[in-house]
Amino acid sequence: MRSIIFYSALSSVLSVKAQNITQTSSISFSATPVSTAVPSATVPADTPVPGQGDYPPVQYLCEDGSNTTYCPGVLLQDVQLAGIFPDSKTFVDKPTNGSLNDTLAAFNALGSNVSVGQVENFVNNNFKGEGLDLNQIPIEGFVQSPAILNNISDPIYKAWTSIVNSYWTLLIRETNESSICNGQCDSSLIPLNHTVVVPGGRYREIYYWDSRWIIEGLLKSELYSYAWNLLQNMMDFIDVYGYIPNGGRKYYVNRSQPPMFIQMLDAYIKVTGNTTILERALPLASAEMEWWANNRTFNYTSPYTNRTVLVAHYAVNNSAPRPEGYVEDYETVTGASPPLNDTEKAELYSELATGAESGWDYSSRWTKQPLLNVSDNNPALRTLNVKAIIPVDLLSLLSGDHALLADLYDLYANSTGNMVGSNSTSGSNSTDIVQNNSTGTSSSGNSSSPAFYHRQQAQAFSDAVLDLCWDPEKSWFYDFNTTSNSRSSVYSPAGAWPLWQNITPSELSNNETAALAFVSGSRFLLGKYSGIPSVASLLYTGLNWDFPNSWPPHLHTTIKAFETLGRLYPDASTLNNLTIPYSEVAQGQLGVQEADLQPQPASTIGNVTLQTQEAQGKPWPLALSIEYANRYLGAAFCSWYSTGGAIDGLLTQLPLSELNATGTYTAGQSGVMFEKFNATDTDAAGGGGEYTVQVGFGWTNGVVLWAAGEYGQYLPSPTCPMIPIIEVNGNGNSSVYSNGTSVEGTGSRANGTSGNATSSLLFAGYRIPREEWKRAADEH
Ligand SMILES: OC[C@H]1O[C@H](O[C@H]2O[C@H](CO)[C@@H](O)[C@H](O)[C@H]2O)[C@H](O)[C@@H](O)[C@@H]1O
Repeated sequence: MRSIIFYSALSSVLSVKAQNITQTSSISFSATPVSTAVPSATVPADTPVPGQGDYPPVQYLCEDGSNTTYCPGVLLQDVQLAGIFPDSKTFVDKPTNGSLNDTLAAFNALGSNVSVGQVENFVNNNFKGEGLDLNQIPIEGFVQSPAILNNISDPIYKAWTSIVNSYWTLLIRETNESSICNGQCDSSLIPLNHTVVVPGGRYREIYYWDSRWIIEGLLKSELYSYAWNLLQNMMDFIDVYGYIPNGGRKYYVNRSQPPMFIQMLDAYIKVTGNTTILERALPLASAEMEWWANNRTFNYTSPYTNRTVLVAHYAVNNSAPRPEGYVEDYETVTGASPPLNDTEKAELYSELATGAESGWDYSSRWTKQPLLNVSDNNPALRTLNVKAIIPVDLLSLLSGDHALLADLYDLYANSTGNMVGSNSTSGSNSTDIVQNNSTGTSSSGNSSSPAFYHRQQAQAFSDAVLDLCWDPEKSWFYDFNTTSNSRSSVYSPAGAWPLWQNITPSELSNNETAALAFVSGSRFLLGKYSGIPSVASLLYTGLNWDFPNSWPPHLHTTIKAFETLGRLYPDASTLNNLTIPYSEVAQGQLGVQEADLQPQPASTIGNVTLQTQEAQGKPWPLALSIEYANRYLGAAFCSWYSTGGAIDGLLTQLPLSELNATGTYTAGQSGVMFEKFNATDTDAAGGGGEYTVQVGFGWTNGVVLWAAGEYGQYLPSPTCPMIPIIEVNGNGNSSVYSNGTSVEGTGSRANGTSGNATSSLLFAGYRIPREEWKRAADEH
């Protein structure tokens, strides 16, 4: 069952708002200093670079003969395997100093059997700093006090959200033409015509699915022109490539990411009411869907119903290391024992790139044996099986995309009197012609109309989700594994995406008990872990998209699923206990026995209550949304505060001793926004995977603004498990502790009585350092 979306009334109200960007104020701008990595050998300079003579085949993205510096080949491999940068992405983001020909000539002059020292000099002499091909630029039309702030009751959250609102200034970029010598130097950057908003850290360029949550935040910040620009960039991508690449670098053009363009377009139009974008967007959105249809979908016979259903998977044609993860992929593939033959190597490289296309790089969802070694990703990665998985989130998204696109075609027809003409069943090209429809009415009943076609596609994917992915006994949605011809048992927040996209099994639509069974795992996790409960999975593998990492997109999509249940059950009951024990979770839903769950270290809970007062007495879908929003904002806030954040007149920066105690603070920081969090520790960032945790961060900020905007009226003051919250008192010059968790030896902070800001007594319970925690978890 799918809810119909009515745009017209909304658009007339909101078109006024969209224009209303006059209440703006300027914001001071000084570009964040760019620190670029200097090559530094970790072995004696005369050590030969490993792997020479064993190079991967030329990839199709480089087939035009452009033996560029970022394409897999001799130069790239020799530089990457020289090991002169700790992060493989650094080198491929460096523009050259001179022309490509000069750079290649300098490299060729090194001759054969190059040494690490030679490579170090070559890079030093021929390349600029990574990311210099983009410029940070001042924000225009900044809105100091967007309306969402009025929704937030708690003064600390309100002031902090206002700070997060200003962080867009750190993430706005445009192409730096001079650093790429107006196209004469070599650079992996895909120059774009419009400003971009980047995730941050090593992610210096635009990212496809990240932009979904960045736009959500930009809209809450009333920065409509930046949302418009992101959409224009996405459309330019489709124009040029026929699809949207993983990110804005040429080394990403062999793959896409979860298809979010139509979702972003829809969000933009719902908020701004500006439908003028549709004229360009509709044919391009159709083209994108066509690309997925032609390249990533197939028919599959369901073992459950014997019906043939339309399904999709991630699948990347690639037989070389990912340029931005070269060392990691090379080691994964060449370190296999027994050694892989060329066909097996190519297949594993393809699997690695495919994992990156999924956005979940990497996860137990995609591996045959996820638990081989939690401190070394490679053994599990060698069992990657991504292409054989039909991901429940991808199917749901494609269904939702087609459904929204059909609605957008109707909206366009109604708003202009035009009908975008017959598209397309699979195989047609994307250049739809705008035809006049004299009635200006919905085209959905017309079987040759695009809206009709897209509704059919939406239904087909939705049918597949319900057939292959829905498990009525476990009351959750799972990936489908074509290798075993059965549903996967890995519980993950991807299973909430069908409800997010309004795909509702009949069991859930008129039976509140069944709906409660669906959220039973969510309720249990809310009580079990102190951090954000929409954790990537329950398997602790050391991979980036597994326990204990909780990612901002999943907080948003899980709450959206709760909101769908709220619409299905407008009179939902209130529950005395929102959290439940494992024994009350729908049998088998979590895919692991209680004893196999990772523990919640008591030391990282403090005495923070796991349920808020504010959620009590509310219908359960709303109560769950409040709890999840509260956990998310708590984690984003506490990790920001524990890395040096302060709020003028409200919140004092923690003393240095305390900042150092959290283990995430780097000298000089003044509060950072992490890309991911730790489900067991509200103060901490996530970890694991192939790169160190990044800060910035586009989707984190977007989801903060969204969650604060939607649920801010229900949020209690923040409490951070292992750190005090030091508020500036009425005099403005001394501090009191309030709201904080009580720390042994005080017991006074919870009621706001004064304490000593620097007393070490207050900080008796330092967190267990992550490494120790890992060991404890291993032993468990
Ligand atoms: O370099 C490793 C991988 O980095 C990216 O993936 C991660 O960051 C992205 C940007 O925030 C995010 O979209 C993705 O979900 C993360 O796993 C990149 O997208 C990968 O292609 C790349 O190999």
